[in-house]
Amino acid sequence: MVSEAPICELKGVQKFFDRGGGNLLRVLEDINLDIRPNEVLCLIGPSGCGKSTILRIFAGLIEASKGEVRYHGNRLEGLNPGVSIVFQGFALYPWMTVEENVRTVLRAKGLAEDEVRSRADRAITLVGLEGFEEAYPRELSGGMKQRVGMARALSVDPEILFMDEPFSQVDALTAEGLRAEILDIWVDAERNPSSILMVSHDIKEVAYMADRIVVLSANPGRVRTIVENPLPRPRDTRSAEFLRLVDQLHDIITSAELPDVEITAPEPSLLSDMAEPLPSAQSGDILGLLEFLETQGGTCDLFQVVSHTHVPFELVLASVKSAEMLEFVDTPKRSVIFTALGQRFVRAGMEERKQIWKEQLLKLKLFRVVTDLLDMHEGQLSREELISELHHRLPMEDPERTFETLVAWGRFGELFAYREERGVLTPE
Ligand SMILES: Nc1ncnc2c1ncn2[C@@H]1O[C@H](COP(=O)(O)OP(=O)(O)OP(=O)(O)O)[C@@H](O)[C@H]1O
Repeated sequence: MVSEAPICELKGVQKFFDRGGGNLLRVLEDINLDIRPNEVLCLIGPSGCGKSTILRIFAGLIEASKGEVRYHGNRLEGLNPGVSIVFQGFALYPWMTVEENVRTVLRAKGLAEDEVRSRADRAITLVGLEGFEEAYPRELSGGMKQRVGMARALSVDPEILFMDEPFSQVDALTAEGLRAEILDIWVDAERNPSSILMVSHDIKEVAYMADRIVVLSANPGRVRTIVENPLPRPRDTRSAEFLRLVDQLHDIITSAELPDVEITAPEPSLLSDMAEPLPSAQSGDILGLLEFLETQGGTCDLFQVVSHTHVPFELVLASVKSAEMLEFVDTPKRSVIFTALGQRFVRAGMEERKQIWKEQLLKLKLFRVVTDLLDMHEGQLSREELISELHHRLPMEDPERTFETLVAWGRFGELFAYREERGVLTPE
């Protein structure tokens, strides 16, 4: 792509979120990243690695805790004037028609009413919503709602279009069409949007859309690598080159998330308070993975699971990590293989499964800590107490997310139960 000065830059950016009570969550560490003219830049990485936070810092919606954000070489103060955002959840005003939803954004920019009308009409035509000007959001499909979101973002003629998982709430076929249309608009545009920054969970989507793919790792979020996408446009998602790139991206993410090398344990004294992070997979996801593995004779390739089950890659990865933690599978390279225990577990009846699950949970420090705490607190632990404990034990993790996984795994193993209405955890 054209090598000109970047439009936006992050230099040595760090981000902490205040979790209250003096607890800081370190979300981003030393991020150096630029958005160049005429490119599509995509961010991909595990849930919680800070993709949306990077997008929001670039947009000026939130401030970096350390480091610098630049727009055309100048330090960014407040909102980024070159950016317009398409959000995942559409973010439309339900009481306004399509046309009014677009116009209202333009009015907020202080444009004269003639200009508001003509720009709104142009944007509505651009995204193929002609004839739906008077419709209300409730009358539209998910794909059409996202077209309104796109029209709103494009109507202000942004230099960079930001999209935060824009197609995750529309069906696969519609998403495919919208991706191609956005690229058509970007390619056709004489000037704007010059560039696109997109956050995605979907490896095929980034391989299709991006010129450069930023792979992030988590805890805290860091740029693991940036992959240049050499494939010419328009891209054929069934071509051998495309599938090779997808495979390469899968490999990069898998080697980061499921490393084959044994990680040397830190000194016990440093470890004394720490616990192991829990991957964000529900017991049902893990069971689904194990049952699929059983149909494959107890061994399969990680990507076979994704293509056969249509479960998103990230969730498959989290389920595999969880199953490995519970000693149900081994994961040499890209393979997933039953352990003897995993096989026994999947073939067992429900009662025995729960028993095995419980025994495995109690091998994990976090679950031992929680059961000990329950003993010490006479069988009752409030949500706040537990969240604060999780913060202490897993300072790099999102405690709310860990709380949810912990409760769900504990419930399945009948180890403890969470009484939502009272906000307390009790033994089962
Ligand atoms: N305003 C906030 N206050 C406190 N914590 C936050 C805030 N915004 C994000 N976080 C936390 O920062 C971390 C990174 O969040 P972010 O949404 O940027 O990640 P992500 O990679 O986009 O995740 P996902 O793929 O799940 O959307 C998460 O642990 C999240 O809970």
